[in-house]
Amino acid sequence: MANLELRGVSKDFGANKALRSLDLRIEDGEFFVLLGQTGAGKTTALRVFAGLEKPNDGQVLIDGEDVANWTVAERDVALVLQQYSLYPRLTVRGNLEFPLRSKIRGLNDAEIADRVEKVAKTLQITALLDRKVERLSGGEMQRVSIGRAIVREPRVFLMDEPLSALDAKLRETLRVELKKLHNNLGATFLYVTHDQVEAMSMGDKIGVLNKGKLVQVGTPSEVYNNPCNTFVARSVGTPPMNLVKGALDGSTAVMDANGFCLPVQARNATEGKDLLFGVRPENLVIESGAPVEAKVFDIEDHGVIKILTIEVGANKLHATVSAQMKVSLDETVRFGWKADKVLLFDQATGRNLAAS
Ligand SMILES: Nc1ncnc2c1ncn2[C@@H]1O[C@H](COP(=O)(O)OP(=O)(O)OP(=O)(O)O)[C@@H](O)[C@H]1O
Repeated sequence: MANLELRGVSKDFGANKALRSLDLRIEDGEFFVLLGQTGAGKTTALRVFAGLEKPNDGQVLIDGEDVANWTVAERDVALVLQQYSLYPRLTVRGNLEFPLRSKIRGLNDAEIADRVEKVAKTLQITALLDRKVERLSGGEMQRVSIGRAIVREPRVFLMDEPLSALDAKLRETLRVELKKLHNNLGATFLYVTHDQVEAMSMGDKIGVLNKGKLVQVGTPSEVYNNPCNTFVARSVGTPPMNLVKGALDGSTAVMDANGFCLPVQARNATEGKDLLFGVRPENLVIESGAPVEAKVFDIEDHGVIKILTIEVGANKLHATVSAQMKVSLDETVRFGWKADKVLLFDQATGRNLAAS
């Protein structure tokens, strides 16, 4: 087990700045998810920790030690990638044994067999041990890839979108399994993904990365409920936070042209500033006595909930409602919002005005 740290790490590929003076700290035993869009620098950050990429600037520390001169092997980290890096002609057992056969490890056959059995049991692949890898399904292969990482008992797991090639159902199953695995092993996990559902459901902490810089670090609920800016507000949550342009008049939000007025609990906001009012879809309230009229533009039925898109003036807003609610397209409805759940962002900078 180990903690990981990047201090002021920059990595350029020619004119392309993949990481820009990135500071990142991952505590011992933490499941840390680095969330970012394509090209944000996630894989580069992972490869820098693994020793596969040399930073142009800054320090990489494992357990407080600068590892600049450590080889990949000395860093004792395991990489799990989106593409399964398995030997197709070998059996599952052969693949799991492979990393343990290295002379440096000095393990005898009985010890190797014992480790392989244990890992197979953890990942529920015992029945597959003697099957050739080329005969496995995608989900089974990814389990074996994870197994090959675990069997080495590394200090750190670095996972690069390991579930993204799998179908939705399998992704969900393996999400739960990976979390359980993390709890059982107590190892440090750095998991990178562009999938905010994965980030929210798996991470002890989420770091939101944008253009090689960390925008916010927090628990899933901190990042969801109090995004530090509109970039994070848009990156986390499905559907994303509603963001509506307007200004404050006392404790009333007055929306731009063709908009509406609703109360807010204003704290640090400056009167007269151009604002964005941010409200999550579950904090819009659709009921007959509500103050503002809107038209139903779209309805998505998700079984337990419905997601409505409602149109008011020039704005389209998302609202999450109960599946039991009777509502039809083009219907006129009335809505309000939970005044204490509205966030205020500076329109010019995108900054959350309540965040310090
Ligand atoms: N070997 C390389 N040579 C040139 N440019 C690279 C190289 N590796 C990464 N880059 C560039 O660095 C930036 C960050 O890439 P990186 O792969 O780290 O992003 P990412 O967040 O992992 O994206 P994705 O989700 O698409 O994998 C991108 O603009 C990418 O094109």
